[in-house]
Amino acid sequence: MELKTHHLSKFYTKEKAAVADVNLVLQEGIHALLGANGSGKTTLMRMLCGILKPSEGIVTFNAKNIMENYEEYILHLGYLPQNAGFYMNFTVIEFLQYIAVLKCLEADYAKRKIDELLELLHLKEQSKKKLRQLSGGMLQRVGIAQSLLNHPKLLILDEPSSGLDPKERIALRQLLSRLAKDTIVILSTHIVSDIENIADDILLMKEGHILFQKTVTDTLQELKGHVYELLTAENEREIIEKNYTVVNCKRVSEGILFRLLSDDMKDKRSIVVEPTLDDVYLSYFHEEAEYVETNLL
Ligand SMILES: Nc1ncnc2c1ncn2[C@@H]1O[C@H](COP(=O)(O)OP(=O)(O)OP(=O)(O)O)[C@@H](O)[C@H]1O
Repeated sequence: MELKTHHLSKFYTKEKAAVADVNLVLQEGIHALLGANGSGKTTLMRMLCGILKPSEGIVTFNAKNIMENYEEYILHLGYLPQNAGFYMNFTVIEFLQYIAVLKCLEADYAKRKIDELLELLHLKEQSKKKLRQLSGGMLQRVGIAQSLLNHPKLLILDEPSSGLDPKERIALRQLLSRLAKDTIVILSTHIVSDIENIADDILLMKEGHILFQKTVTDTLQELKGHVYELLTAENEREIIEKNYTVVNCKRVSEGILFRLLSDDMKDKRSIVVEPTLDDVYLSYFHEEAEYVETNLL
């Protein structure tokens, strides 16, 4: 299976492309679309689903233009939108039955699949509750369940871990890893830990452009030798913040322990440390992000 974009662009306004000339080739596996707010992830995903018309370019699935074969394409597609519009008066089970009808699923299959998904997404106890009675994390799991109803070959999830607690995030990662053997999974996030251990490749998106498509190992390799820890006195804080990109900063009894990015580290007190995806993210989005100071005192 192969999903491809060919010079895909979207202009909401004439001045700036929300998605700019994106050329991707995606096969089975987990593809993590990583980018700051507003970088174009949702716009790209909506075009991949065929629900937003590109300004330029096309999307093909197994070499067929998705818009020319849309009825066939959606049979293979599962989609979790970012702000799923739910019918809040439906119970969980009614909602899933309703989506199964919209997806034209055969009744016996739908019944079995709904049971399986309620179990898989830990929603059995909530199955007779109305959607408006559910927490944000439970609703998100209902959204994930509906995206899986038709056993999609292509699964597009916009911020799937949003609202999930740590245990459910882990369960979701395990579920996606299992599915990815024979499914093209594309998920968007700005939470690095959600993808660090499961993504086959990372698509880094900034201001509408895909800056790279690489494995996690290759992505980390790029920053090797550029990430440092540096223990300083409290009064050096300003100069450090001026000279380096600060990933993290921790108050310890001896002073302040900084984690820093630098292409030109001259401070002899620094030690090189192994890069993480958080470092990579910060190296591309340090203008957008604010580091968190942790206080151990
Ligand atoms: N319907 C729209 N009309 C005009 N501009 C839009 C529209 N939807 C998105 N945009 C703009 O397009 C750009 C990309 O937005 P998009 O929602 O695709 O980004 P994103 O990476 O998904 O962001 P987030 O992480 O906040 O969901 C932003 O500048 C946004 O303001």
